[in-house]
Amino acid sequence: MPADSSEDISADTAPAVGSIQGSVKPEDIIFISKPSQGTNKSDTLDILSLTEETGEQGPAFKLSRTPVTNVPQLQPLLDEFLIEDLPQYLKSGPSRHIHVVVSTGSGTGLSLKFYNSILQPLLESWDIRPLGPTADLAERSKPNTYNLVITQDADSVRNFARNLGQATQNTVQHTVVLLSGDGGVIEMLNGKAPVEKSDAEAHLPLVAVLPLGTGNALFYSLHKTAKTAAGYPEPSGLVQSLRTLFKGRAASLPSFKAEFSPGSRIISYTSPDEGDSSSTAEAESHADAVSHLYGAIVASYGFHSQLVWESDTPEYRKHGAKRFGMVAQELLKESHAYNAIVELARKDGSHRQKLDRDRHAYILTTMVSNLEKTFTISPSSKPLDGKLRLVHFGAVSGEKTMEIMMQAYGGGKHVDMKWTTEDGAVEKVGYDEAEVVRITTLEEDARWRKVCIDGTIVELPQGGSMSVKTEDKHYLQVLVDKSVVG
Ligand SMILES: Nc1ncnc2c1ncn2[C@@H]1O[C@H](COP(=O)(O)OP(=O)(O)OP(=O)(O)O)[C@@H](O)[C@H]1O
Repeated sequence: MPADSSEDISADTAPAVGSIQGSVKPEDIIFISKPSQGTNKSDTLDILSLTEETGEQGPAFKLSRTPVTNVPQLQPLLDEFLIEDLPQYLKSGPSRHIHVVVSTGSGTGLSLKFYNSILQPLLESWDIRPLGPTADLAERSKPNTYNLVITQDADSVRNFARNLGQATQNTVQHTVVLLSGDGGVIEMLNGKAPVEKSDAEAHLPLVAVLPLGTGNALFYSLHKTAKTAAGYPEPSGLVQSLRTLFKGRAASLPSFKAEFSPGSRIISYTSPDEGDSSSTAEAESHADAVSHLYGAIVASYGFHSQLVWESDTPEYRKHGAKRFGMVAQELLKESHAYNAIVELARKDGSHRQKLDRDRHAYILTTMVSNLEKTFTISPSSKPLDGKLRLVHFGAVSGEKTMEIMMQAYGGGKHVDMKWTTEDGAVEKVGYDEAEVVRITTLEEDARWRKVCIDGTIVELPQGGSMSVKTEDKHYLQVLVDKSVVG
């Protein structure tokens, strides 16, 4: 039963009698709960809802608590949204610690605002409060608490993930509420993956994603088939994520391993020092040797990886999601034909196949259906199916690449596209399932040797390769809507 509503929650004072029509839209409802402590009106319930508006100062979030009288007409809403008690995975104690990680660098920087105005008061309505930064393990084991992590730099999430199992020697289960885009999940996956000890599925960290990044591919793909039993209108991603947080199901997250040939390096841009006297100082790129990475979304080469890399400069990032369109226009003018060998196989080596061309525009392996909410790159991928699929096409004009991409925005129709070239050959978008995909670059210029693994860019050496394989083991659990796991 939730405690007294926080002052941050705007509350309607008079209970709506009989009907909530006009006061709360079903698509905005997060949950319905029993009355606040101190209220003994057994026929009253609280509806907690989220509305999002875009004002002059950017997006604004509003959390509302609407008291309603419990009458029979309310039953369909109660069937869907009533929560009698907090789920076990949100109850801290000696055997479970709860963490809330606010990734301040994600998306357009709204995570902290969302935490302060929505998540913190929602948790407080259940009497759950954040611990101070100096809290020790004993305090994390107390009921009604959570460890709050606000990221300070690009290594914060990965360091948090590394420390997670070590401090408690896997005697404690962890629930991690991540206010971030895909990057936060992947940093958890790679921070966790090398630790082999905790291979019991039930002891894997459980991650709940609140989609506050740019693309949020994993969240939207995992919730693509989520639906309410009563057929209410589709909620926003953030409302859906809060419903999942309070009434979700844990599922093992399928992943893949991308292995790179020696000489491969992770590269990233960093801003020049703030104090740099030269106003024209360029962003620098930094490189670290890498042998492998785990991913759960995408491993690509060609137009996709180039777009992610060339739009990730500090200068372009200022433009938010528009940066992709800006860089895409430039890249499509060049229409580079990537010189590479692409091979597919099963893990036992059977069904080996080599793509019948050495010039490519687009090579993308994926485990998810969507790279953004409305960009369906792999329409056959189902949430949690663990299948690796390859979308690919050969060297085409910039206009043709654009046409193919627009069909992906049209629900994933690009995978049925066929066309005839000027010399009469029939070309198509290839769409194949495979357990192993190996890409060997034949490019000389380093600009064209960048691959992308869930947003991280790796530069392959000349003649270098990336081998992507489905991973049998699981490293994380993820919270999904109850309708996704049946
Ligand atoms: N305070 C910070 N300073 C620097 N980097 C940060 C900070 N907080 C988070 N980051 C980094 O910013 C990146 C944000 O990536 P994330 O994927 O969450 O958002 P996004 O790229 O906008 O969304 P998506 O990947 O869904 O398109 C992560 O790599 C994270 O480690």
